[in-house]
Amino acid sequence: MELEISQLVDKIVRCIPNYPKPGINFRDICPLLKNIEALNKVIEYFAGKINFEFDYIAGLESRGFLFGILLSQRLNKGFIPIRKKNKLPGEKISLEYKLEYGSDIIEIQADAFEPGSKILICDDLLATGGTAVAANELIHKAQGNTVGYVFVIELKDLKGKDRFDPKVPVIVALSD
Ligand SMILES: O=P(O)(O)OC[C@H]1O[C@H](OP(=O)(O)OP(=O)(O)O)[C@H](O)[C@@H]1O
Ligand SMILES: Nc1ncnc2[nH]cnc12
Repeated sequence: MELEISQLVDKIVRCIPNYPKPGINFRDICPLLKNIEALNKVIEYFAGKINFEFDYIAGLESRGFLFGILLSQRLNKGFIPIRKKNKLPGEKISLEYKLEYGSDIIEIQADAFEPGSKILICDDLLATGGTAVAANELIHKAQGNTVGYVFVIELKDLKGKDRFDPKVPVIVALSD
């Protein structure tokens, strides 16, 4: 199953060289979104791999919303968006994090979950891990606990996973 799903994702996700900048080999998930059979298989794969309790799925803007919402419906759990700055209404908790050049801010609504909630972070792709590490910190700042990560693709050479707590499970469909 693992090999099957990784081969499937590898076959369908398209690589666009030098996008959005020279030297970046962009993984385009649009063909996967269009292929409903493959998309269902990816969501089923994740559902089968999640063998721990959690309360909510937090999706990372924007591509993390696509897979996160499907998984939340499949597992009958609520979905919480983690958004880039100034996109959420009401009281928010924010976190500034470093990028390759400069910094960015992500936010969550202050009442998004009850203190102590167990959160599963979902995104389409793990590269350097900067976004997912920041999301984990934001969840902690909001008094939640990250209990797992789900990614469609991991770019393993960038070693993003090494930045996570090794006790927290990481589920990936394709490690490339
Ligand atoms: O592991 P990292 O090095 O942090 O990179 C991974 C992040 O980069 C991409 O998002 P992007 O910021 O391009 O936003 P988008 O989903 O809105 O396109 C991707 O969807 C992840 O969120
Ligand atoms: N190589 C890549 N392809 C698609 N999304 C990305 N986000 C960060 N790196 C990426």
